Amino acid sequence: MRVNKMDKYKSIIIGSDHAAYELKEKIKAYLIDKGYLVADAGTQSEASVNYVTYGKKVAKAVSNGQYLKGILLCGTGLGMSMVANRFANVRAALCSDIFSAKMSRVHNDSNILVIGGRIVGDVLAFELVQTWLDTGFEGGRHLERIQAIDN
Ligand SMILES: O=C(CO)[C@H](O)[C@H](O)[C@H](O)COP(=O)(O)O
Repeated sequence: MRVNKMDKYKSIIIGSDHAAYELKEKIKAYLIDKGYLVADAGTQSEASVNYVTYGKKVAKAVSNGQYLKGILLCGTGLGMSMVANRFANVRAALCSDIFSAKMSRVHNDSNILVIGGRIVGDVLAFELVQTWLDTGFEGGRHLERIQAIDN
């Protein structure tokens, strides 16, 4: 799962548990179609697994700077959010509406988007992903605030 510098900005790591495996596969295909290099941290089937395993893999890769952005999915998105936000430098945002997805980038510089596969339908999921990827961080007063999270 190593990426060179040039590819880094168009690379993303994605992971899910069994509850959102199908949606993960659809989002992966969507991203590849848009020209992204997608690293799949698993899971690879609908067989029951522990979301913590996959949440940790993605969060670790974002935390250590190997990937700038990640996407995590589970049934509700709650478990994945709890896991990911334990990692330094990770700002994981659980979103099920477009405004939150947008503001999680503008004000929070979120670097992991979390989606609940048992909550959000395919079309909304694609829109959440696209909005999140297309939106930049505003910086300014928000920079000091996000820095205070890790300090
Ligand atoms: O957030 C979660 C865990 O806290 C997720 O929704 C999981 O996908 C969910 O708990 C899995 O449930 P299952 O009954 O084992 O399929």
